Amino acid sequence: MLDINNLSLSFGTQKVLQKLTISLQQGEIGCILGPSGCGKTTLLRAIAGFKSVQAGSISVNDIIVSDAGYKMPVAKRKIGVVFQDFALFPHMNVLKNVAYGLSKLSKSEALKLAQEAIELVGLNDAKSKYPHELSGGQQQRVAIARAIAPKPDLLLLDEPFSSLDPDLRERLSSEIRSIIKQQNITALLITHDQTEAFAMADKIGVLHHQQCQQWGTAYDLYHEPATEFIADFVGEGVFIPVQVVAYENDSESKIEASDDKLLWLETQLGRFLLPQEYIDNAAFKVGDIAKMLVRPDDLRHQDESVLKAKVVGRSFRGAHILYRLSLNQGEPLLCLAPSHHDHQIGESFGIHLEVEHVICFPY
Ligand SMILES: Nc1ncnc2c1ncn2[C@@H]1O[C@H](COP(=O)(O)OP(=O)(O)OP(=O)(O)O)[C@@H](O)[C@H]1O
Repeated sequence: MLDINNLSLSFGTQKVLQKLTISLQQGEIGCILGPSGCGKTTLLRAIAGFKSVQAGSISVNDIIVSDAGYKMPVAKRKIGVVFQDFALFPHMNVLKNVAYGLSKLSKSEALKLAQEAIELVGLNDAKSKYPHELSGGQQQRVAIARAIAPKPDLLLLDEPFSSLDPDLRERLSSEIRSIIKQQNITALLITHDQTEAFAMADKIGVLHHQQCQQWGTAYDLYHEPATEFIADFVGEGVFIPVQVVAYENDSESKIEASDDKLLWLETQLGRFLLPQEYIDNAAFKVGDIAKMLVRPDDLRHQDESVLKAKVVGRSFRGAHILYRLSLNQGEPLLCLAPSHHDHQIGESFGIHLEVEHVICFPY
């Protein structure tokens, strides 16, 4: 439905994005995530038609809307945009704000579509109110109703919840996701808030160093990050050094991979025997030292473990406590433990690394 192919965007000699390729099926919600200045807004503006393209193409429903030699006018694109700052007209009530983009239709048709969109976002009782009479969340609902009222082919949302408080942001984002899904709208959202990306998106792309470093599900990004930057940027975790100490072909191994090469990985948390295929993203040879990603949920609290680590920091999160642990003076580790395992700073407890698959990067 949305196909972006080998897209490059720049301002004069400053390259912002290069060879970006992502796509969305009808009804999918995509999210572009990345640090400040990585080119999220520029990408959104190029899709909406406000920015020309230096190479590659953008297609919507198999029709090229932008390439290096062509830019379809914004008004012809059938793309709805929701901006960060709501951009509502202060002198118009909710109904008029929502109907504003429908002026090409007959008055009765415009009214019908505006009413439908207002109902969809749950503002039926507020349609005669003016923006200053609405809360931040309500104003953002108006902005969304206005963008979806013309039934666009594609909806673009530019950090739509960033000015709302965290509680409201979470509620509204999951509600807006339901509306988008229920209407089978294809949408692309940009944010620098990964919780929002995880809650909203079917597919997430992470921009860094002018590239989309990975385009996949939240699960892929968290558990199978393609680059060290994504491993670090998405979710929490630490890198610990590992050394590949031997290859073995051990058919007695509990790991059912007797045809595959096995690797011994030596770490500060013990020695692990793993089939090479479990090391998702790198090829290592004996003697190599690598960085292994350890997520807080990979490290289990285990009383009987002989491996004890000392609590150097803790953050209570309700159901869980996130511990910062020190082990043998090495780099601090993170461990997410159920909060009934309540340890204070300075105490020690047993830990065990659950190794299912391993993400390693070269040093
Ligand atoms: N109109 C412009 N003219 C020149 N350079 C620009 C223009 N707009 C953006 N840039 C530059 O392009 C780069 C990408 O900016 P962009 O606003 O797309 O980043 P972003 O990821 O949306 O950042 P943020 O999260 O801070 O909003 C930045 O280096 C910015 O300075």
